[in-house]
Amino acid sequence: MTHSISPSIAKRLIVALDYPNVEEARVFIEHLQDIPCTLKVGMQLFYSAGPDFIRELKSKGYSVFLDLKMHDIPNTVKGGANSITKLGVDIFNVHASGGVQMMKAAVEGMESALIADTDLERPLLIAVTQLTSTSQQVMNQEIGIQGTVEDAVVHYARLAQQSGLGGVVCSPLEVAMIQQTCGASFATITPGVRPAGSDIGDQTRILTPGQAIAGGSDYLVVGRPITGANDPREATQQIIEEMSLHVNH
Ligand SMILES: O=C(O)c1cc(=O)[nH]c(=O)n1[C@@H]1O[C@H](COP(=O)(O)O)[C@@H](O)[C@H]1O
Repeated sequence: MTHSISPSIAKRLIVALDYPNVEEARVFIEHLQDIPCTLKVGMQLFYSAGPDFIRELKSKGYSVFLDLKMHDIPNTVKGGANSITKLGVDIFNVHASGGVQMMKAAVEGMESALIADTDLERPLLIAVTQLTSTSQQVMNQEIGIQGTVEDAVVHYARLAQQSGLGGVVCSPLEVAMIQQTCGASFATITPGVRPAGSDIGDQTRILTPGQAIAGGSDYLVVGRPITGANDPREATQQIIEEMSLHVNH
């Protein structure tokens, strides 16, 4: 099948490189040649591959989301954000449940790296709200947070905005409520995306790529539906095509 790819839409697809080592990640990236999507390196790959692999992806021209979901005392997160910013990543994250002081410390760490090296581009610093694998029942009965998931997510989004962050990670189901509360320029990055008929796995709060982009998600994060596909390139192209058909902005 032939596909025409819009670079601006492709960039809004973040492919999760959830691989155990650099070798497997490199083999996978070969499938994506000339597709200008964003790549996400999470803890599995980063703890094995380290910062050099981030530099390698940047030297190949990719936009990179370093997903280490920092959650620690403010001083430690400040240092972590400083080191991550120096790597030149485009997006990185902390957990909103760390609170305002912690998130402000992340901003400070990022800012001081940007002041020290004016060649660095300002990354988009975002906060994870409620993980997209968490159901209403688990949040209420196991984690012990009362109320609806939507209310908890919007509360975290408010805290992130108040702390000076640029957006949040949430389910595409919560994007409209976040935009109403925080405004359309506050970025929403949404995992919990499943093409119709694909395996849900451990995700619980999901929508299809078309529904997610139509609902206003700024970026869609997709891992296993692409990395586990028989033809990862075709799976990537199909998702970008579905996004192109439903995009509003
Ligand atoms: O921060 C994230 O990227 C993230 C937050 C969240 O709430 N849910 C979530 O699934 N993710 C990440 O998004 C990716 C989703 O992968 P798949 O479920 O395989 O599509 C994984 O790499 C997760 O670590």
